[in-house]
Amino acid sequence: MTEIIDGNAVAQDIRDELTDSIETLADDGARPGLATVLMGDDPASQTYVNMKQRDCEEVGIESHHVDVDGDAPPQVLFDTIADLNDDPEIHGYIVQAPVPDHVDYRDVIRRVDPTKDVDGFHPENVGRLVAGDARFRPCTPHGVQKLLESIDVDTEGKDVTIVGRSDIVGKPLANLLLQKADDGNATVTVCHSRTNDLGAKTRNADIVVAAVGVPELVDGSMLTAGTVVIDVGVNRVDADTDKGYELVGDVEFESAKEKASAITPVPGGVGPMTRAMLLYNTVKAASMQEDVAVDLP
Ligand SMILES: Nc1nc2c(c(=O)[nH]1)N[C@@H](CN(C=O)c1ccc(C(=O)N[C@@H](CCC(=O)O)C(=O)O)cc1)CN2
Repeated sequence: MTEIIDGNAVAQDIRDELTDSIETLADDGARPGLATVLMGDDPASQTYVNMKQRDCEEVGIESHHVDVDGDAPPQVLFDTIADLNDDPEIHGYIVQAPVPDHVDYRDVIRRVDPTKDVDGFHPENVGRLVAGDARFRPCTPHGVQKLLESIDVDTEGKDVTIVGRSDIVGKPLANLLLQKADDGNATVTVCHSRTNDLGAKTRNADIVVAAVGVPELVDGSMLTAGTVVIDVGVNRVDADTDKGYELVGDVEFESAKEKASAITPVPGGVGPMTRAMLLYNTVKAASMQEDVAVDLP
């Protein structure tokens, strides 16, 4: 029987556990504050930012939001970042990706105060992660690790194939799983658009993580029976629904489910975990900045 991994339930458990720590901080006059910045009007990004704000409300994190005109020069976004760096009520913030084409996301990220970089994307935080001393684990990779832990999958000695080499998911996840740590110690293969015989790499894996942004790229024929399948993709595909689209993962769910021992659905798999781990990083940022010790899940 294939286990369908319920990301909404695991994320809810994490939010519940964080709520106590948030109250501890608030009792000390240090209620955590998170800001989201959205440049432009990408509909999916607007959805994610709204959901992140709702999550904050649920757990008692003070949420702030800044919209930046999509046609504005990059300097307008950089000024917003400078203001957030200086604002003592903001313990962490994120600039929602993607940004418009005329802005280089790397120029954005290196302006973020690394102690407020709750996405974990700043070069200093990337370096710390690779060195095995992460300040903030990027939210989606950390969420994937928590999902594996939730179904008691030990990554030690496992062959993990990651499909996708993005800075947001593939690269940090590969580094985390490689580390000499309880939630690491895996043998990691990272595949991308120039990989030869992708199916051979995925069939060789105990765990496949698809994070490439191509709808249904990985199907059952590319899996060996018993593989754990984690689908990071959340692709909007045109469909005859009320919204005019449906959400589809990077994995062809029905055929993959026939082979997998456990699999995440889309929606309701990794997406909610990405948001939960953002709350986690925000609580961690507040705890470090305010020098108030709290328990983290
Ligand atoms: N600054 C960042 N930008 C982006 C990140 C990131 O981690 N930091 N990751 C992705 C998108 N992402 C985070 O913002 C994200 C994706 C999906 C979800 C989510 O909850 N998905 C739901 C379905 C939502 C829907 O109805 O559309 C699910 O899968 O169940 C949250 C966050 C790119 N940008």
